[in-house]
Amino acid sequence: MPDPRQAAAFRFVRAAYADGEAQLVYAFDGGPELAERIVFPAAPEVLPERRAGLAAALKLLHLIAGISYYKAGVPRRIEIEESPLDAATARLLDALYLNGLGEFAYQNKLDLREHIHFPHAGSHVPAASLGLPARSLVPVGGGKDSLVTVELLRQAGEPATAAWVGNSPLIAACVATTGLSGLNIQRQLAPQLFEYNKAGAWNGHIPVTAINSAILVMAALLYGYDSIVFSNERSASSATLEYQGQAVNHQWSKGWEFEQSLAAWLRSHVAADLNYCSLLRPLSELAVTRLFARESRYDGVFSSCNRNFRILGPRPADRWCGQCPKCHFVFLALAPFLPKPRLLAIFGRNLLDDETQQAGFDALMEFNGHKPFECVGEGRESRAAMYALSQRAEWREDALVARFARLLLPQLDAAELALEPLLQVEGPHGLPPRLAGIVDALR
Ligand SMILES: CC(=O)N[C@H]1[C@@H](OP(=O)(O)OP(=O)(O)OC[C@H]2O[C@@H](n3ccc(=O)[nH]c3=O)[C@H](O)[C@@H]2O)O[C@H](CO)[C@@H](O)[C@@H]1O[C@H](C)C(=O)N[C@@H](C)C(=O)N[C@@H](CCC(=O)O)C(=O)O
Ligand SMILES: Nc1ncnc2c1ncn2[C@@H]1O[C@H](COP(=O)(O)OP(=O)(O)OP(=O)(O)O)[C@@H](O)[C@H]1O
Repeated sequence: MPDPRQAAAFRFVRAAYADGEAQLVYAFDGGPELAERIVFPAAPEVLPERRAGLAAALKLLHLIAGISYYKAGVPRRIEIEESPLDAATARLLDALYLNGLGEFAYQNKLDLREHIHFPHAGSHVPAASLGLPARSLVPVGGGKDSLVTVELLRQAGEPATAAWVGNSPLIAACVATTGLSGLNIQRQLAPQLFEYNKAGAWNGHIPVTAINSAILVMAALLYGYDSIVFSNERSASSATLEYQGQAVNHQWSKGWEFEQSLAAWLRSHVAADLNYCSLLRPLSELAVTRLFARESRYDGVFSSCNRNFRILGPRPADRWCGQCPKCHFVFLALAPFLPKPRLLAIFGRNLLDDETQQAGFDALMEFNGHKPFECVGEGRESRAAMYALSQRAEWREDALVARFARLLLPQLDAAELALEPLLQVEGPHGLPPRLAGIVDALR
């Protein structure tokens, strides 16, 4: 098998859609074709007025999903073999590949600035409104955030379908618990990617939310939805660290910059009446956990622990591995808002009374370093949550809370530890008018 790290070019070979299946084909130089498949269940016949929009959505999906394969070799040349890109599309892709692979570049000590340049030559005709039905597709990831969105949409009477990509039984159980109709889209990566990985290709984090977004855009056009409503919070826009003068954000494709640029691109290239937005954008992680605490029906099914969502390799026997930054953060962020017995029942243990977890909680609070490369809140949110617990009788004697009060709190500015300011609903969002009222009511 040729080594992708020796390749001169990464090629976007072709993409096709027929009978509910999209096929996305790539190659390094003249090497084997790498074909990814996405299956949309019981997809209806494409309406004639949506054909052009669907073709643009398929092209976008091909370009975005290519990042999984491109990263294996990161060659300096990118070739688009079907119709050329216009300048706006190339800009969107340059930004996504450079920022979405920021953590990957940092971990592998690579500088991709000279590598990532999507060629462009064409122009495009602005997309028309397609008369898409006023209803929402809600991506569900198995964690707390999308379940908060589901409940807010339900209370507002918004017609919605819960959609998920992949075959996680945990997500399927969450969707079943929502009581909404569900749409499960299957995704099969090209098997050669795993062979490349085994043989030592470059590997690391990719902006998977961008891929899920592009898949859901296809779904919105196929099944007829005018809104794709993600659950990405304000905290997701904060960088993890700086590298080569650039902000590196593990959650870049969950951030506001990407949301805005993709939303604008979709209105101009796919459908003028398609909304791509996030209901939780004006909320911090702590504001989200406070809302999650209001509803207990998901306690026995949800998990934010990403180890559950591996395609290959072991998944935890419990829904919460109890060892990773997501488990640490969600435990800490829920603790101020949940009765302690309910939180301990969800996790099956008390992570804050376990001294072996000390380094994990210190990292969240950014003691001696940056926050972990994971989907966790800002350092100040973790510090404020820990401070709140240190003031409560039921928590303050637990080992890590007591240690915080004894050793770390004296080094902090008490004025920056209040929970209340972090719970404010504020900042920009891209919601259409019928959904904006939902977050306005939370202000
Ligand atoms: C579940 C997980 O965290 N996977 C990351 C992990 O992958 P690992 O090798 O342990 O196992 P698999 O998930 O089975 O993946 C096998 C290989 O497949 C490749 N791959 C997979 C999915 C995909 O969409 N593209 C791919 O290229 C990759 O080479 C895998 O090694 O470690 C990998 C290397 O660091 C990560 O790339 C895997 O991350 C998944 C793509 C993933 O779904 N991660 C999400 C849980 C995640 O990171 N979400 C972020 C969202 C950030 C964003 O901007 O979108 C978050 O929650 O913050
Ligand atoms: N497999 C998936 N299919 C569809 N959408 C997904 C999938 N995984 C994640 N998402 C969506 O991507 C966004 C980011 O995922 P993220 O993991 O932050 O959210 P979550 O799973 O709802 O909550 P948590 O932060 O507790 O894990 C959310 O809107 C989530 O619903």
